[in-house]
Amino acid sequence: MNATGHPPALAIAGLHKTFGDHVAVKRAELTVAPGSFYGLVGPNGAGKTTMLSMATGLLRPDEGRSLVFGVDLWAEPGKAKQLIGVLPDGLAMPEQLTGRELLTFTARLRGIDSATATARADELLAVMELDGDVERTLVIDYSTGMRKKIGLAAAMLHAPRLLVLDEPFEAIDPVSAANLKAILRGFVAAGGSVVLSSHVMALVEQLCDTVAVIAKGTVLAEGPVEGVRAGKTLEEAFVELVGADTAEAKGLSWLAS
Ligand SMILES: Nc1ncnc2c1ncn2[C@@H]1O[C@H](COP(=O)(O)OP(=O)(O)OP(=O)(O)O)[C@@H](O)[C@H]1O
Repeated sequence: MNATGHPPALAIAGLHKTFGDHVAVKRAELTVAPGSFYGLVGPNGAGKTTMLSMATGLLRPDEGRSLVFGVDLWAEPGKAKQLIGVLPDGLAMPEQLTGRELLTFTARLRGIDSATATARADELLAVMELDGDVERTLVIDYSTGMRKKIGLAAAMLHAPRLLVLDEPFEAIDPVSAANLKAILRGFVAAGGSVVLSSHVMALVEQLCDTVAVIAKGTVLAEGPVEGVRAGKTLEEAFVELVGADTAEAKGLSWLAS
């Protein structure tokens, strides 16, 4: 609970996952305040997808809990999943449907009545620029960016209070990205909460109020972006925290010789 008595939008409590003898996420603790725009950053293989998958019910944790507005997701998945919209990494979708059919199908699964589903699908397709001529295109023929956008539309269809988005801006063109940023900002301004993972520090700096840095499955820092940056750019702070050798330091001496 926070000072106003509201539970966090998402509380990750001791989530832990090993693959064989490799610890992918190590007893992670994260708290996403309601109404916050939260960025999860970390190098390749840091454990971001594993963490978000466990937090949203896609991957069973070895240990720990994920609480969505106080509801234990693994104990009460039906109740918790009403509250969240998820854009997973590498989302598998019914390929032989158009975008509209995919949204209608998702709406049926979610128990949304057909008038509401049609109205929301119209709006979402327009906002994601997947309407007009594109409406005849099957998902199998979508580009990577278009797939992200229809996945996001499907995640928003049931009007969730929390969106958990794994790399939502990957492969999205700048115009669509600007559109998407505006949608997500609007969602947060209206009281929604967003958690997104990204490799793009400038994007996280621009959009998010709170950030967590993870590397090798361990949470290295969490807090307001200003605090984690500590007077530096987020990229500088990130490189310092993660302790990465720069490409320059490592050299590739044979390359230019
Ligand atoms: N199904 C799996 N089986 C075995 N190892 C896995 C599996 N999924 C993830 N891993 C390992 O767990 C670690 C964390 O992977 P994860 O995909 O969560 O990282 P990430 O931070 O999302 O990376 P990226 O930014 O590259 O997408 C990696 O070392 C990865 O190889």
